[in-house]
Amino acid sequence: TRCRTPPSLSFARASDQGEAPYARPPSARRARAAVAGCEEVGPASSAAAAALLAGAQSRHAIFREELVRRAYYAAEAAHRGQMRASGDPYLQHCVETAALLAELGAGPPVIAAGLLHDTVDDAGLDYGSISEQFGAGVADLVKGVSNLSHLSKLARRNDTASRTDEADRLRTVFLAMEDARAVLIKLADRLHNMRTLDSLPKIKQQCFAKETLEIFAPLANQLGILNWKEQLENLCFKHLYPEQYEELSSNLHEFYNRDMIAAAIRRLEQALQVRGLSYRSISGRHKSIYSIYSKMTRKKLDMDEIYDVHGVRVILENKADCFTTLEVVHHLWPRIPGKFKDYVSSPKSNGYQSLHTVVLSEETLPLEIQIRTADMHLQAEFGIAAHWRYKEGVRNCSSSLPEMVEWVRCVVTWQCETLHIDHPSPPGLGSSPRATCTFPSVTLMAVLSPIQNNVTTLDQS
Ligand SMILES: Nc1nc2c(ncn2[C@@H]2O[C@H](COP(=O)(O)OP(=O)(O)OP(=O)(O)O)[C@@H](O)[C@H]2O)c(=O)[nH]1
Ligand SMILES: Nc1ncnc2c1ncn2[C@@H]1O[C@H](COP(=O)(O)OP(=O)(O)OP(=O)(O)O)[C@@H](O)[C@H]1O
Repeated sequence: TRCRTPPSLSFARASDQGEAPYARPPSARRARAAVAGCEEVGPASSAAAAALLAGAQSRHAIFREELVRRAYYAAEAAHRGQMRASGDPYLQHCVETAALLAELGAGPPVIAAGLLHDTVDDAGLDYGSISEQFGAGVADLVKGVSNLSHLSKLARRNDTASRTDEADRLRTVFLAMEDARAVLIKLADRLHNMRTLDSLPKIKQQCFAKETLEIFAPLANQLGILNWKEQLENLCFKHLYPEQYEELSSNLHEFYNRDMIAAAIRRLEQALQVRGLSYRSISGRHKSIYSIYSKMTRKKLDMDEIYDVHGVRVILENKADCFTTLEVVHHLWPRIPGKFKDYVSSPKSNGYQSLHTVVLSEETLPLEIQIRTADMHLQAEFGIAAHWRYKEGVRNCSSSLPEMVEWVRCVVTWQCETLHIDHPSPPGLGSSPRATCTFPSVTLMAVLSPIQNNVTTLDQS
């Protein structure tokens, strides 16, 4: 399954140099040498290059793959002599970008493209030579990342359109890319650049943080990579509002309890077993510092008025089980008055359904518990009530359900490809191998199996 291709994405060369500055561009001769003799490393840098690769290999076995090693040495030759603003070798950025992709479980072509992602824009390699050496698949990915960099650079220069419209437009174009794995590489590149933003001048820090908050964090959210979305947002928050960040971080100590979620989940699991209730899943999360800050600002609340710093979600088979689970929850912990919401009997206007309650945990901290069926969860993640729409207050909600389903399929397909797992076909549309997905996206993990059971129903509606 391929996503739609936008009409105007064929730039010959692109550059996003502001994001990842380097000291000295390499000569064309060195660039050609990079692909011609990938493993030939000059004596001065060979030890350092081998050490950097060995470090990556000890963190992620995929760096031992032949394609990845070759890509590493090609990137090493192409970026030799280039330094980051921090004084680190440029190659380190390429390795860290690839390592982020490895953490997601990406395969060798994506890791190789991650290593080579800046060689076209910043080191003079061309599509043809990368394709010759690493195959068209890797070259297409590198070109895709380059196109995305070019697009965001154009958007940065465009002062005429409103920033919000521009960000919306850009995200749409990004998501319409032929291969969404290029978007993934661009996100990894941005995440590492955001992690190392301290070395840039203040004005640039703010500029990139703003752009990241407007474009890249929502993009990670839309792709269901919650962990990256939160990291990006927290880093942006730190750079854009340093005082508020410091103040909130120090206040949070009082409200944060790292072990609380796991303990609550264990307790709830036991109680549900005793009651003989089977559930699909129980998950939990600590609200991120940026999400807390946004909620406080949006709703004009103090820190102690945020009741969902710690949250647990139970997904069950049917409505009746949801109400029984609510009883179990209220038996286990004292409820906080006025915090129960029954969006099951009275769904929100966008169709969102769930039972919400806030209880007082053993640690005497508020704990929000959401209870819903798998159908309700699918709607809450991918339907009109989708969490990313809810969070971003998406203005244009005209997307029809079949379009959403197509989009979900597309995302699931490329994520599964990335992970080398079978694509979970919906019932009635071919065989349906059950995928065991280790992708760290909460969304994808929770949604993969409901998709198998629900896509046909959604298609028909
Ligand atoms: N996906 C999705 N989630 C929602 C939606 N509305 C609420 N939620 C979830 O439910 C949580 C609580 O929402 P509400 O019970 O409406 O409470 P609230 O008005 O946000 O205020 P608090 O009780 O202070 O959290 C949110 O933090 C979301 O996680 C929705 O439309 N879509
Ligand atoms: N009680 C909960 N249990 C488990 N996961 C939750 C819970 N509440 C929200 N989540 C999930 O946590 C992720 C981060 O959500 P986040 O804290 O930013 O916003 P939110 O709590 O859903 O909304 P808001 O900030 O408006 O209250 C989302 O994937 C969301 O679905």
